[in-house]
Amino acid sequence: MSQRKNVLVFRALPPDLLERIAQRHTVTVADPRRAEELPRFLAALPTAQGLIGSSFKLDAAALERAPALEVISSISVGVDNYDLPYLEQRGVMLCHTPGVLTETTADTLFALILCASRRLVEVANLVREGRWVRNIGEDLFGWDVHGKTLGILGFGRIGQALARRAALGFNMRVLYHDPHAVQVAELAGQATQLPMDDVLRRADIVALTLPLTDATRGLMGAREFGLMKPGALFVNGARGGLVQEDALLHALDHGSLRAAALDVFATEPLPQDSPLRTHPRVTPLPHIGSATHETRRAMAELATDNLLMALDGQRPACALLPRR
Ligand SMILES: NC(=O)C1=CN([C@@H]2O[C@H](COP(=O)(O)OP(=O)(O)OC[C@H]3O[C@@H](n4cnc5c(N)ncnc54)[C@H](O)[C@@H]3O)[C@@H](O)[C@H]2O)C=CC1
Ligand SMILES: O=C(O)C(=O)CO
Repeated sequence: MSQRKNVLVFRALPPDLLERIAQRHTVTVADPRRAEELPRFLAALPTAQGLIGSSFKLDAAALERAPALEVISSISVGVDNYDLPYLEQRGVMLCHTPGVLTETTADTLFALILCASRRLVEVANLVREGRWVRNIGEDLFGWDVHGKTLGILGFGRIGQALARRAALGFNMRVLYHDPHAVQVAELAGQATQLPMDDVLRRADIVALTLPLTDATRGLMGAREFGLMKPGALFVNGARGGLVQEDALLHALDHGSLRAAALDVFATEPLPQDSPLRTHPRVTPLPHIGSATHETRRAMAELATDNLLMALDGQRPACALLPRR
C-alpha cells in the first residue's frame, strides 16, 4: 500500500469518486471561487501533494504556495489555466481529460451553428413572450446550414468530430487549418487543409477548436475578421482568449460579420456589462461545451484515475507533463 498523501479537491466531485480518493489519501475539498471556501483552499495548499479540479487559474504565483505538489489532475482537456513552463521546471505532473468530451463538445458546437443560423433563441423567445401573433416574415428567416462551407481552425479531436457532423450529416464542405493535423480517412475528399487566411476568406461559417496558448492568444483580431466572407458566422467553442473581443464587436457592428455564436469568453462568467451579453446577433452560452451528465461524469472519473495513478508514482496515459 502506497503512502497516504494530501489531496486538495478544488471543484465538486461526485461523492463516490471523492470516497475513492479518501480511501487512499487525506482529502480537503475547497472551491477557491467561493469566497467562504478560499481560506480553506489557501490553508491546504502548502501541504497538498495532489490537486484535482478545473476552471480556476493556477499560475506560478498560486503554485509557489504549494511546495509539496506532485500532480495536478485537471478535469478538462484545455490546460490554459496552468503555467506549463513553471510546472515543467518544478517537475510537477499535469494530467488532463482528452477524448471523453470530444463528441459532446462537437455536439455543442453544431448546436451553436444551428442555433445562430436558424435564429432559434430569437424565435423561441418570440413564442414565449406571446409575440407570435401571425406567421413570421422574412425579418425572422434564418440561413441554411446544409450545403455550406465550414472552416475549422484546429483540426484535432474536437475539430475532426465537428467536421464529421458537417460533412457526413449536413453535406457541408469542410476547410481546415492546423499546422499539425493529419488527414482523417473517413473525411478523405470532404475536408481540405488550407492556410488560415484562405479558410477565413472562403468559409461561410468559421469555428475555433484549437487550444489557447501564448502562440494563439488573440488569434482572431481585426485583420482576421476583416478577411471573413460578408455574411459569415463566427463560432467559438474553444477559449475566449483566442479572440480579441473588441475586434469581434467591431466586425459585427461595422463590418460584415452576420453573427457570432460563443460558448467561451475572455472573462468568465461573462461580465454583466459586456456588450456580447445582449448583442442581438450574438448567441452566448455559459461555457457548456462538455456539460452533459454523461460527459462530466466521464471527465471526473478519468481525472480521478489520473490523480490516483500519479500519486502512486505511475505515469497516466493522459499526462501532458513532464514531457517525454
Ligand atoms: N467549450 C468547451 O467547453 C470546451 C472547450 N475545449 C477547448 O477545445 C480545445 C481543443 O480540444 P481538443 O480538440 O481535444 O484538442 P486537440 O489537441 O485534439 O486539438 C487541437 C488542435 O489545434 C491545433 N492547433 C494548435 N495551434 C493551432 C493554430 N495556431 N492554428 C490551427 N490549429 C492549431 C493542434 O495542432 C491540434 O491538432 C481545448 O484545448 C479546449 O481549450 C475543449 C473541450 C470543451
Ligand atoms: O475541458 C475543457 O477544456 C473545457 O473547456 C470544459 O470541458
